[in-house]
Amino acid sequence: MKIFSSKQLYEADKVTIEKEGIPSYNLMERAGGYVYEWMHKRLQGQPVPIKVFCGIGNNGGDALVIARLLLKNGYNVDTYIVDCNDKRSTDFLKAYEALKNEVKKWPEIIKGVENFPEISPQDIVVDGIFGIGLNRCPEDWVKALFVKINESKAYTLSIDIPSGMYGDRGLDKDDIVVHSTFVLSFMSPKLAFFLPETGKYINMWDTIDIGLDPEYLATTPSDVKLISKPEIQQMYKGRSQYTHKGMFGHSLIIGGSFGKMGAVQLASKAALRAGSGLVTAYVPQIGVPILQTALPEVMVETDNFNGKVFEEIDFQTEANAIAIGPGMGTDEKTVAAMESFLKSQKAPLVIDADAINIIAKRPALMKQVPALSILTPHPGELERLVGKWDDDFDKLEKTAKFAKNHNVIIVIKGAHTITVYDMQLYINTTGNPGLSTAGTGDVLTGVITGHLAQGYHPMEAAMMGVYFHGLAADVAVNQYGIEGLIAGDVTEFLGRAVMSLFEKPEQEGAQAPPQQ
Ligand SMILES: NC(=O)C1=CN([C@@H]2O[C@H](COP(=O)(O)OP(=O)(O)OC[C@H]3O[C@@H](n4cnc5c(N)ncnc54)[C@H](O)[C@@H]3O)[C@@H](O)[C@H]2O)[C@@H](O)CC1
Ligand SMILES: [K+]
Repeated sequence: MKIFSSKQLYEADKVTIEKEGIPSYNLMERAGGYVYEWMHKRLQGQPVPIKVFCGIGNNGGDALVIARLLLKNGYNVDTYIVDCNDKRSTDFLKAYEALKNEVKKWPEIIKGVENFPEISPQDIVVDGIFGIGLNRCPEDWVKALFVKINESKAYTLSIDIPSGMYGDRGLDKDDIVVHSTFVLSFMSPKLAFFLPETGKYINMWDTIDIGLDPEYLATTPSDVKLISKPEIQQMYKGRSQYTHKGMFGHSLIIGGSFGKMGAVQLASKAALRAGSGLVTAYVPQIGVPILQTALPEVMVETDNFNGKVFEEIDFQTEANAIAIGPGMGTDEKTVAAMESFLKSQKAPLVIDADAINIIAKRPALMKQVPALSILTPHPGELERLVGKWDDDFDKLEKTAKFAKNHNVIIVIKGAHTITVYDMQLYINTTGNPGLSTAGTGDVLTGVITGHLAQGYHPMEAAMMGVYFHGLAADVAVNQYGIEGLIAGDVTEFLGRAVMSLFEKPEQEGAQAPPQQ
């Protein structure tokens, strides 16, 4: 699914109005009408108190349409105009007129803190104060209203985007955002929904199709895409009956040091469960009995030194995909071994953990990293690699430029893991907080490597690896719970995650939201 920028959404609006030859106000009626239907389907006429807060732009206009339709259909509604700006939009004024003409209960005007209504936890708040047109920090009294809404603990339905959040940029220090129970976003979710600093203000979201020009939407490229089941189904190759293990690649996992051999075990087993035909672990001598005991399916190679860490990386295995880093440590001898290893490599590698830290400390090493290698940093490792960032949007820009300059793929691990390549962002939709536990990064490295070994393009391997890793965790929490989940559980449910690609939705016609 494409994620459009605010600029593109305004353009889509314009194109639709021109092509259909309709007044722009029709789109507001459509948008408000669909939100009303969404609410009516769930509320079924219940007399629950609804407080609709409208700004003075088109987001406010949408909210006025919603308020009018709710009132006309007998709902218990109080409407408030948050009078934060003299420049009311033309369509807002039309929506205001329509409301005044059609219902008796007119909106109250809020000009400051003294006009705030009481909001109870039993109320439903419709948040239509600001949409994607917010372009500066709201005045203090408007922010005080946001705080009041947030402190009320009322169910809060935000229209298009939570008020106070910008569509295409991060928050400033003093910004305050409405905490949304649910966001109904027009046409496309916004990038801000998936970034840690802003996404935390959203509980759930869904999109509403307001019928913008299909041709514009289909032909306009977007730099940001959401990766969910349909995208993964398209990449998945499956297997024919006449296959043997040699057809599914050989993964080599290089890593481990004294006390951290588990990282290699986790990655190696995950590569097998991801479908790699063969897996070899390359570990320091001390790790050989550990690996051979723990994982009978995995072959083991080691260096010629009797050490607790690597002193050289030199192997016989003819691997189709190589991962380096899990549990490897950053001992000087290991650093030297990794430097000469990198020089000898031409095919894309999977680079994780300590291997990233080693590169971050010696930026010149990036020149030795083969094109299309996949780097999988967590936030701390990413910062060591690309430098400090001001906010999440700045982080994405810095990462995208770094990836472009070095022709590599970067997987930014987090609540919504984002795969970055060639200035494009691919946002994953699976996973849960249970993944915040030791070793899940090693499992991810294994899953990506397992896909790379099977012949998937590095971009596909990265996206499929991230998707299945998150999905396996989603299945696993049903058994172990969020806190109880450990990294090895994710590996055990990888097969189940792949199988779910072929499951039909439970209810005919029901569409699971891409993310909740
Ligand atoms: N194609 C679409 O996506 C459609 C979008 N519509 C709605 O239109 C919205 C965008 O409307 P607008 O562009 O009017 O923007 P907003 O409704 O977000 O309103 C912002 C208005 O307030 C002003 N403003 C910005 N920051 C301010 C601040 N801090 N304090 C006071 N005033 C401030 C802006 O100049 C603008 O006029 C969308 O979010 C959506 O709700 C719908 O009406 C119809 C179709
Ligand atoms: K809003």
